[in-house]
Amino acid sequence: MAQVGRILFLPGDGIGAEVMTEVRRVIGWLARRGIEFAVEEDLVGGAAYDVHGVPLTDATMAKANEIGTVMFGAVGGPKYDDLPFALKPERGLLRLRKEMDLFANLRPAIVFPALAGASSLKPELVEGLDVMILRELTGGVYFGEPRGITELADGQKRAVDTQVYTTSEIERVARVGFELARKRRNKVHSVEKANVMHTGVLWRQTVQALRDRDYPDVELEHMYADNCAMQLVRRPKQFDVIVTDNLFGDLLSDCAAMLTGSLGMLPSASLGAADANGRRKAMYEPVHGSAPDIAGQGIANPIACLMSFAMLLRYSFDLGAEADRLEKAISNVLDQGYRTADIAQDGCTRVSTSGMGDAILKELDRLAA
Ligand SMILES: NC(=O)C1=CN([C@@H]2O[C@H](COP(=O)(O)OP(=O)(O)OC[C@H]3O[C@@H](n4cnc5c(N)ncnc54)[C@H](O)[C@@H]3O)[C@@H](O)[C@H]2O)C=CC1
Ligand SMILES: CC(C)CC(=O)C(=O)O
Ligand SMILES: [Mg+2]
Repeated sequence: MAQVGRILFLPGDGIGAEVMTEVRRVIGWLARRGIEFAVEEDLVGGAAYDVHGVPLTDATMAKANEIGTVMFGAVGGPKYDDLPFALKPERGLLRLRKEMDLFANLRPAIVFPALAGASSLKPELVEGLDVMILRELTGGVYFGEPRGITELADGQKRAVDTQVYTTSEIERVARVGFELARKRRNKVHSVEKANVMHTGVLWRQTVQALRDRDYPDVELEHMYADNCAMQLVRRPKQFDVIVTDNLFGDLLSDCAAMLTGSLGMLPSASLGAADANGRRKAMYEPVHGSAPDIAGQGIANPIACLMSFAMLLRYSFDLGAEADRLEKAISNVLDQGYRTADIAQDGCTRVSTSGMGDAILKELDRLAA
């Protein structure tokens, strides 16, 4: 049997671990058909803190860099909320993104035909929606220095986070955006707040200059982030590719998730720069978090995680046909009426996390027959 490559599995906490179990089952299904991955598993987030006292050990970080392809669940939970910042589960995730230099975070928001009625917007506003949110992932206010909370002489506290961007950081993610747009509908919205933020001014100037120099064929529109949030719920189909910074991309992609019916539907790929052989480090993860409110109940929607795995097949291993088949299987089971609780509709067949996995595996069998 040909081994296609290696994947580091980091399931994490809460529903992260639950939805990753369904990815394991699809990997088993592929192996039975001759497409075998070598999967290594490790701890991240609260699960790593409980064992090692840190949310990501240096050894796990080194393994992620060495293997180069990570499948990630989710991290966090109330148990860890009062930890110092450096030990919070979320820091493990931020460290992976930063040290693997995964600057381009692709968050596609696609409405499956069967789910147009599950969106919180009117079906006609979201039917056929296909928006790519491209979030800068290794810069901006989640990483900028100085940061921290200090005591002032008068007894108050003062908190600082710093938004920093350089021309090259903006340019490299914008380039990914223009390249994506050329393969889609050829339109980029660049989103910032140049009206009130210096980073926004530099963002706008840099994206415009890159477009004029290297992508004159791509339509470019600049939009303020607050307006973009409003436009996403007013007329989402006006967008093709949205390129934006780390913070705005975090917010706007959760907003876009609801257009698709649920946060449990939104996948993501975080990509680094290609090396001389065209290989890039990458991490794939659902956009949602560890969902403590439903963790342990077996009811989480595994589709965001499975679609992230489809992105892994496509972007890291050039297995486009396998990715297409998995996405088709997901679309078909939604057409057949299978629904986890978050996307439940009248007359649907309510299923658990593993029940959705069962239906998708059965559909994969049918498509492969
Ligand atoms: N990438 C990551 O690991 C992320 C981690 N977090 C962490 O997760 C924890 C919880 O954060 P929240 O703000 O509650 O965000 P969340 O994304 O975990 O949950 C928000 C809401 O969406 C629902 N939801 C999310 N994914 C779902 C799924 N697959 N199926 C069904 N329902 C789903 C949850 O039940 C909850 O009501 C926090 O510790 C936070 O820091 C938050 C976002 C991303
Ligand atoms: C570090 C994460 C918890 C931030 C987040 O919400 C995300 O990446 O979507
Ligand atoms: Mg988020």
